[in-house]
Amino acid sequence: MDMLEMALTITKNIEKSIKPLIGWEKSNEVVKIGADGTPTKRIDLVAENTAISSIEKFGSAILVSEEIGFKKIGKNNPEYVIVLDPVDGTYNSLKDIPFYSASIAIGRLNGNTEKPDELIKNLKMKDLEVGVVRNIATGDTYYAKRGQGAYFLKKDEKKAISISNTSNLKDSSIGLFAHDISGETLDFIKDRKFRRIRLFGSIALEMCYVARGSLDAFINVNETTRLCDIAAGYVIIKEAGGYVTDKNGQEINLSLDVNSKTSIICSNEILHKKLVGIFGNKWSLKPTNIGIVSRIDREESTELALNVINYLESKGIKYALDIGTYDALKSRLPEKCNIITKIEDISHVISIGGDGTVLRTSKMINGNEIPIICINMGTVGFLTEFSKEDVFFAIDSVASGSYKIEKRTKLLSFLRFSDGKQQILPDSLNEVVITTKNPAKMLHFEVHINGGMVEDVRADGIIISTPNGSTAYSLSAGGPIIEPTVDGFVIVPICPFKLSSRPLVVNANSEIKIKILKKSTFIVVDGNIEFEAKAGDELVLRKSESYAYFVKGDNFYNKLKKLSLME
Ligand SMILES: NC(=O)c1ccc[n+]([C@@H]2O[C@H](COP(=O)([O-])OP(=O)(O)OC[C@H]3O[C@@H](n4cnc5c(N)ncnc54)[C@H](O)[C@@H]3O)[C@@H](O)[C@H]2O)c1
Ligand SMILES: Nc1ncnc2c1ncn2[C@@H]1O[C@H](COP(=O)(O)OP(=O)(O)OP(=O)(O)O)[C@@H](O)[C@H]1O
Ligand SMILES: [Mg+2]
Ligand SMILES: [Mg+2]
Repeated sequence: MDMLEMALTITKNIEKSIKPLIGWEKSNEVVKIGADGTPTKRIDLVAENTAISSIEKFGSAILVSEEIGFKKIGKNNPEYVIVLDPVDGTYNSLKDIPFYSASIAIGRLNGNTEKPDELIKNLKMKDLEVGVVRNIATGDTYYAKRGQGAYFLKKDEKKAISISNTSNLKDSSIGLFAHDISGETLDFIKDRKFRRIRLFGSIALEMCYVARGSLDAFINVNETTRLCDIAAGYVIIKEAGGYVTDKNGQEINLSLDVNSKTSIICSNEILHKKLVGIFGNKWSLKPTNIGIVSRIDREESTELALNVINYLESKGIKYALDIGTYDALKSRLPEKCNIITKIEDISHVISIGGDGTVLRTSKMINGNEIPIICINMGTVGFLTEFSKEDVFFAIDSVASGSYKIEKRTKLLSFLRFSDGKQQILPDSLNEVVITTKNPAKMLHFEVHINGGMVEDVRADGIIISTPNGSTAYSLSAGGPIIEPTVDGFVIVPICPFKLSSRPLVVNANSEIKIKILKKSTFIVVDGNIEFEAKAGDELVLRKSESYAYFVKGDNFYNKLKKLSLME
């Protein structure tokens, strides 16, 4: 029998078998724990048994279903694999909320084997050719066959369906996932980046609403969306012209196992890209063009830089060098080596060296959302995420888009002079330091926070550090270690005269002002002297609008051990 006919018949039989159970309290009895680990209610089991007996009439198949898990049906060699959620939205069905469905997807099997699970071992969700989702309460049916479009069947009237063409998130209607909505989704809701959200309680049907344009998108950015819920909807949305990927914009490569899970973003091309940009690894959507910044005062670093260049060449990955690295390596480079001219054209930057190289790279990126792959070739390398042995693994992870990003808060600072003029300083990834120009003399300044005078300080200087810089100068000056994802800053006096002057941690949304009362000072940002300031000038600092992005490698607490290794 034709796969589509089979799927339509099975879903119709499920409807017939469970309609009489709606509203019957016994339907809600938990009869076992399903193969997917969630409780199976009587209604689920009746629906699944109906599907099994229908399939037996058609011939032999392998069934992958939410409740039973895996079952070979029929005596002969199975010709099809059937992925089934017998009732998607069981809760709705038991409460007679008319939004629950039978969801079924079918793919062809070839090759015969005694071990049926071998037959589907290498198959993925994308190998399924037919998808059918039937709203059991209303009989509305959505279906698609690969290459033949997507359709909506209502009381025998058939209509072709396609996704919406809404392009502005602000006008969009978004379907959300029911279970443990993630923190980033809650932020998305709080920031109201969309027009409306809808949450109906049957993913299979919600995906069909996207396919027919009633919803502009459906998202679940947790890795908890299950194969049986989305297999049919996946076929239907793709045939309706939609994009269905994981939250990073990568192909959903689920194997045909009830326990396979994924994040999911489905929508039209424009909104899909925007949603991946919000929730996922937007960089994996940008053409890869890797910048290379290397320490040039150590042969070991330049050697590694050349190996990285050869590796990128061998992989056909586009790259460009910062001018300093280019000049240092010129004689040993392939002739057509690009130099970084516009930082915006770069997708990621590999920094080869120590923390200073990372700081220099962050300054070069200058607030653009470009992740840094930090390779440690320095003395401490606290900011670095990968050892030189891991560099090719890190490059492969970036090229395949399978990596995590950590964003770090930066400090924005500017000088306000007594004549009212201002001087913006480069963003700081570590810290901003006001230090005396004359080591023998002490500075005198006031610390103001959010407009209030907090302390009158006499000291050699003062450090305002980010969490990222809390393990650097700030730590040496007696400041605390702050985990990089904490949203705060720390103010640390350097050798204060008053013993009561202590480090102070403030909320990252504070405005910090240091009023210089006496003598001339240097303003040092991330170890570079950026400006001079004198009595009467003020240094104002607040959280930068932009972040520094790091491709995640080593864990922060492992790195803390490096500090103790520095004894
Ligand atoms: N007494 C001190 O500890 C002191 C004095 C001046 C500057 N620094 C730090 O040096 C940084 C500039 O680094 P550089 O390599 O260009 O100068 P540098 O060559 O003088 O190195 C200073 C040391 O600080 C380490 N470092 C830098 N950032 C760090 C971080 N976030 N966590 C832990 N250690 C870190 C470096 O690896 C290096 O070992 C400044 O941002 C400042 O934090 C520290
Ligand atoms: N533990 C879970 N993990 C992932 N998805 C789930 C889980 N439980 C339910 N879902 C899915 O969330 C949606 C809403 O389900 P709901 O919270 O109403 O539970 P349910 O109706 O019992 O789900 P189901 O019928 O699939 O068991 C459905 O699409 C369902 O498949
Ligand atoms: Mg179910
Ligand atoms: Mg379900």
